[in-house]
Amino acid sequence: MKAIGPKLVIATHNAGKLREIQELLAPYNIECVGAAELGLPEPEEIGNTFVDNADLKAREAADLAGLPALADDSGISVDALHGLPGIFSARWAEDDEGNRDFGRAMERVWREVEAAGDEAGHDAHFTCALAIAWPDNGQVESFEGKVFGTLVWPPRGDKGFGYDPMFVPAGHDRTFGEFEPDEKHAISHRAEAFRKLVAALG
Ligand SMILES: O=c1nc[nH]c2c1ncn2[C@H]1C[C@H](O)[C@@H](COP(=O)(O)OP(=O)(O)OP(=O)(O)O)O1
Ligand SMILES: [Mg+2]
Repeated sequence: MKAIGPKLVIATHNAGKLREIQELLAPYNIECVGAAELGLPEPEEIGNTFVDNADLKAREAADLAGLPALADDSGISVDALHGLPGIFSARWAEDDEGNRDFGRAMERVWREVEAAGDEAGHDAHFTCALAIAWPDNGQVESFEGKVFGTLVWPPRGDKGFGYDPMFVPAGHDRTFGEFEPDEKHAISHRAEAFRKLVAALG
């Protein structure tokens, strides 16, 4: 992927995402630097879609760093909750001081799913928008991936991050929290978006 080398900003402040994106990029020999490592600010996510938010995070990082930047906006959408928390997935984990607790966020999701009643079901999907922006010409390209499955309670596994412990992908019986990294990359929303990016830029 010459178009994005030799040095790429991974424009996320989420350690779980940073690890997964580095794992996905590992075969490509691209030097990566995280947004936190560069001291970049966390932009306000004012977009109404995953793609809009990924674009604005990539754009801002590329402009500030003067390097190509890859951003990720993602979340879990629950059918019984009409697609929530969706783009608000990180915000559902925050308290008034902005500290995140995904145990509490998962409890809220489960409580609201139960309140929606049995007919509403437990179907959910993750979406990931990856956006890459270049510093000089304003160019930005985005790619989206999804993975469908069901929610379970109680949460299981500590191998992933975020909502992984309550999500069982379709056709499996373990949660993403119980998946090894390579197993998650075989089917995840993030890996699908990444494959589209590679196909477009590779
Ligand atoms: O594979 C995943 N497995 C579990 N949970 C996930 C996943 N992918 C996104 N999620 C959830 C948690 C995350 O906090 C939120 C994204 O929110 P989102 O604003 O895109 O990311 P963030 O604020 O954590 O980091 P940043 O904006 O700096 O990239 O959705
Ligand atoms: Mg965010």
